[in-house]
Amino acid sequence: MTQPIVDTLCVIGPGLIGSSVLRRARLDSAIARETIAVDRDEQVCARVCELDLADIITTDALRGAAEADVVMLCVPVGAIATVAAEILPVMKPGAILTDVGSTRRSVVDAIAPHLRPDVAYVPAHPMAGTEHSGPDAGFATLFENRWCLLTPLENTSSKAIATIEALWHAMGARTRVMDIDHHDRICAIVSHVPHLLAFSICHTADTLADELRSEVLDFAASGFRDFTRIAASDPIMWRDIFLNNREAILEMLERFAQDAQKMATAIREGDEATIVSSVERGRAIRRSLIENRQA
Ligand SMILES: NC(=O)c1ccc[n+]([C@@H]2O[C@H](COP(=O)([O-])OP(=O)(O)OC[C@H]3O[C@@H](n4cnc5c(N)ncnc54)[C@H](O)[C@@H]3O)[C@@H](O)[C@H]2O)c1
Ligand SMILES: O=C(O)C(=O)C[C@]1(C(=O)O)C=C[C@@H](O)C=C1
Repeated sequence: MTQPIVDTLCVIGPGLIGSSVLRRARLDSAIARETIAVDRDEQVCARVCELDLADIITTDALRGAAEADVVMLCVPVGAIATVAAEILPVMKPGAILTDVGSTRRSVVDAIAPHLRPDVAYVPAHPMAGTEHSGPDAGFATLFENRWCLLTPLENTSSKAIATIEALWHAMGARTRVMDIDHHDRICAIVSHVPHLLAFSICHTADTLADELRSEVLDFAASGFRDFTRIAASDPIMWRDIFLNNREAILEMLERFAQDAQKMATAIREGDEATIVSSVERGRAIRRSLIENRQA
């Protein structure tokens, strides 16, 4: 029998992302020989137990981390560095620390002072998810054909990077290694600002409904529904993302505001050509997403 990619895999935070990893590992014994799930919330642990998602389930992060060859942090961005600092001292020499955080620079900088020379840190970010959270929301095919972006540090060993890439390939994902700040700028425009807009337009429509004493939201048809699916996402997760990728998000929001202003001007001035060319560009981008199997 061939060796699994990881002997013991510990997932800390078996919510949407962590439970999807564990579900995939349950289906494919080539991923890990043994799995451990750690959550600080006893109810989450009880549910992970009912769903039979891991071999060992505990609220004790130190116990889970001490036994693992790979520890994957799947907690909100704002908790990643705190949990890393807590568990790094007990990790096995030669083990790998990885995570799935949606933002990179502030997390990597906060973890750096706690790193050990004998434990590799391989930050990774699966570009896959849904608007739902918790262990019930996960599913084994979540990462199928999705990108997972790895942002290793300069001194991260190529062996550790290869192990984490193999892990994500086994979960069905494609991987790309990229620079930390580049990652944060890309995710600001493709993920963070779109969420900001979805939250904001819901707010605007709701305020308008109050002001007009009208049923604005009752008539929200498929355009509003499709545009705002992601507004149902978890508030803590998004608070942490917005505060941890502040500069890139503000930069992209400013660029978006300038483009929206150009459209406003075109509408005001009856500039048909600018309006049509903007819609055509949007259509082309949307079509290329479908061709790239990302929509
Ligand atoms: N949801 C997405 O679409 C998505 C996609 C890619 C990456 N991410 C990232 O993945 C991470 C997890 O997101 P999710 O949607 O799976 O969240 P989730 O809310 O579904 O699960 C997070 C889990 O972490 C646990 N937790 C929180 N703090 C903890 C701590 N200190 N110790 C142990 N457990 C703790 C919570 O109890 C919860 O069970 C976040 O960093 C997020 O930015 C999310
Ligand atoms: O599909 C969704 O619901 C998501 O929000 C997933 C999504 C995204 O914006 O694409 C959200 C945050 C991530 O870090 C990665 C993926």
